Amino acid sequence: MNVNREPIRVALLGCGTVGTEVLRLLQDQPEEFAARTGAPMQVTGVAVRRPDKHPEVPPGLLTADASALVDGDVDVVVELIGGIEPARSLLLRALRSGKSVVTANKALLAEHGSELYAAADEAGVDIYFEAAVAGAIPLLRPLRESLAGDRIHRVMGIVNGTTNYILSEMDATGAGYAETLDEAGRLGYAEADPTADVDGFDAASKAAILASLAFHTRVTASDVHREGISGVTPGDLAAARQLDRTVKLLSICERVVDEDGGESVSARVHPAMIPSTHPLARVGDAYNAVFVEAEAAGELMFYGRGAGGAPTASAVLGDLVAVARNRVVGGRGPRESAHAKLPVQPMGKTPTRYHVSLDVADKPGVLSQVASTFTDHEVSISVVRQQGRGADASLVVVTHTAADEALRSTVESVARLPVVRDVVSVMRVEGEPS
Ligand SMILES: NC(=O)c1ccc[n+]([C@@H]2O[C@H](COP(=O)([O-])OP(=O)(O)OC[C@H]3O[C@@H](n4cnc5c(N)ncnc54)[C@H](O)[C@@H]3O)[C@@H](O)[C@H]2O)c1
Ligand SMILES: N[C@@H](CCO)C(=O)O
Ligand code: NA
Repeated sequence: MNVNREPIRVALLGCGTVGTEVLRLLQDQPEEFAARTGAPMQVTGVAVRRPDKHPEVPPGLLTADASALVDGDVDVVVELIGGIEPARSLLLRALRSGKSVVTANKALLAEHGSELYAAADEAGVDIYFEAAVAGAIPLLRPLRESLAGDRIHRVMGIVNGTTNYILSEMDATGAGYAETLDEAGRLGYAEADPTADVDGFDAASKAAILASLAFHTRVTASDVHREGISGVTPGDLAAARQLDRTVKLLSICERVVDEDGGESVSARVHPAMIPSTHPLARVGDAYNAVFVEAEAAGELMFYGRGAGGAPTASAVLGDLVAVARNRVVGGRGPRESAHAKLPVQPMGKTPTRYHVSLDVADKPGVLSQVASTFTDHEVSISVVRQQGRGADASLVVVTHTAADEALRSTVESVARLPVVRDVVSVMRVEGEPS
């Protein structure tokens, strides 16, 4: 390929955990990138909040004025600042002035993806964002391109590295919540505001992006039912272990078909118990893993590093090469595909299963009182197990599938029974036949 053409000029916005690695890898092997792209790649500037804090960046490149950098002579803007503003305004300006965009910003895409797609379309340029979901793992390109001819039924997985790290450490070593969260921040996994991780906002943004791509429907973060891990207790982890299960924070995007054939999308993030034998149960540390179930392809699994500077930079650079190559040879990457316009199903109507662990009085008839409360709510029981006697008496109930709101109100009624001393753990169950 002829690489004697004009360089592709790249503006880098943000040089933190991910940006630093992108810059390092770009500068490591310029000839390789030139050969893969068909033109040399030239970084024209690096915008950061505090230029005096970046001795690793050649000083001539540094600026605190991201707007001026975007407005300058550049072909591609790589956004690694994070958050909604000023990232949104900067990227709209870039796209509207004919610059292609690469971003890792899932929060922005999950809220304003359509606006960004529209701006890219009008200007005839690209927007790529592989790093936004599951870090290094090639997942969005397979959904946008490789599986574009198939019909996807379900996308389910672990897409937040920080919470997976915390849950894995708490389960394996009994480590405390706060100390593992601090360590996840130190390792570069956590968001600038780690409540985005632990309260499920990050995973919900990713679920919105995955559901949009899988079901050709606009799904935003506010459409996603969200529960984080701050409510997961050592009691939940112990209850899971007793049944040979483990607790993971799952993002689940499903195509739901009702009795009349009507279709809707369920997108949700919540902790769930899965069997210890399930492949997702073995995903530890900050690793991510995602299952895709498609009509013709069947089951696919994607696994790898979902967070951290270098893994995320790998995905950013893959996008950068693709975008630069499109500019060299002409042509564009995939655009928004939202033609299906499926409604989003409310969580209350979504079919789920519950595991309920109860601290109960050691009296005759407890089991039948609890069981009949489930029956009264038309919730069918799959497993019931009574353990211990006296002060240690406990009862575990695992239900069959029912509407989430029915399960929730059943647990409320059970909690009010005089024979129930405490509801020790309530957790949804996934990854096993219902
Ligand atoms: N860290 C990860 O593991 C990871 C993985 C996947 C995606 N992401 C996403 O990548 C993006 C960057 O994450 P990070 O962990 O590198 O963040 P970071 O906080 O380490 O870095 C942010 C950078 O942006 C700069 N910045 C902030 N405001 C700015 C402004 N107004 N103008 C110019 N520069 C500004 C900061 O100076 C810093 O260099 C986020 O969208 C994040 O969600 C991160
Ligand atoms: N904070 C995110 C970074 C990757 O998107 C995580 O822990 O998964
Ligand atoms: Na990815």
